[in-house]
Amino acid sequence: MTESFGEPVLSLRAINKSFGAVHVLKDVGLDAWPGRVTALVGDNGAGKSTFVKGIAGIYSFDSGEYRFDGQSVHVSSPKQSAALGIEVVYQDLALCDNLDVVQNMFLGREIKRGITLDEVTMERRAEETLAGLSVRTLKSVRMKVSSLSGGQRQTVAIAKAVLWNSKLVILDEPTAALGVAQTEQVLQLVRRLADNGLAVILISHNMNDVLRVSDSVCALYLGRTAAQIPAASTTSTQIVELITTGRSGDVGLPADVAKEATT
Ligand SMILES: Nc1ncnc2c1ncn2[C@@H]1O[C@H](COP(=O)(O)OP(=O)(O)OP(=O)(O)O)[C@@H](O)[C@H]1O
Repeated sequence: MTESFGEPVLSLRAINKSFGAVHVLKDVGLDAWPGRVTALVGDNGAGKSTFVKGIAGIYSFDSGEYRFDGQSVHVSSPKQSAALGIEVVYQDLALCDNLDVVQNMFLGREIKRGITLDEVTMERRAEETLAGLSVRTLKSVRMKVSSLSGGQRQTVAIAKAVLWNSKLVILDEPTAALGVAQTEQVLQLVRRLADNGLAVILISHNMNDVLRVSDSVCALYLGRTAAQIPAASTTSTQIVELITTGRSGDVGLPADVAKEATT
């Protein structure tokens, strides 16, 4: 694991998860640091979604060590992960088209004054959050989400995630459905999240994106951690090698992974 980034806010070791007889995660580990983007990469079926759903408490891990903010924790519901400060932005974004940006950002967590909604405060906080992320592409926070572009929707979903004093934001393929210019905007936003002090985990299949914005890369191969390495000391060829074979010529791997990769 990468030592030079200081204390990780999230540290997972020897995580296992099975569905019936299917052993999906096998002694998986990962660290994520405040102010850093950690890319989680792996081929289809490598276990990324299962791992993230376990971090978010949608699934409970069967065994392993889950540490957050230096404490050993047990997370078995999304409510518990949210209480720790973990937010996940899933690919489908879960935004309501018929609601505006403010309504979406506060959906289910509306601010009230007495029995009425405090629209002024919610609007101000939505604007402050977007401004804090240097988002200038939205004309008004009162625009309906149905009228936004794919990149703007992704921006709203990310801003919604950071509105709640989150410490760790997990982004599931945030640029998958975007064109070149919108991908650029979202990647800049991902970097700014980390520059604002958040820990970010970025799931991506795009090696260019990964190397552009990440500080650390954790590669899963057949449900195991092939390696977690600093992005600065790796190349896209090495990452592709880790994803497709579980090994890379220049990266030392746990013996069991190396053995599995050759059999
Ligand atoms: N609920 C489940 N029951 C049984 N097997 C499951 C379940 N969820 C996932 N799996 C299996 O676990 C493995 C890992 O799946 P997972 O979705 O975590 O991979 P992934 O790396 O996110 O893939 P992708 O990039 O395609 O989303 C797959 O073989 C999948 O079939």
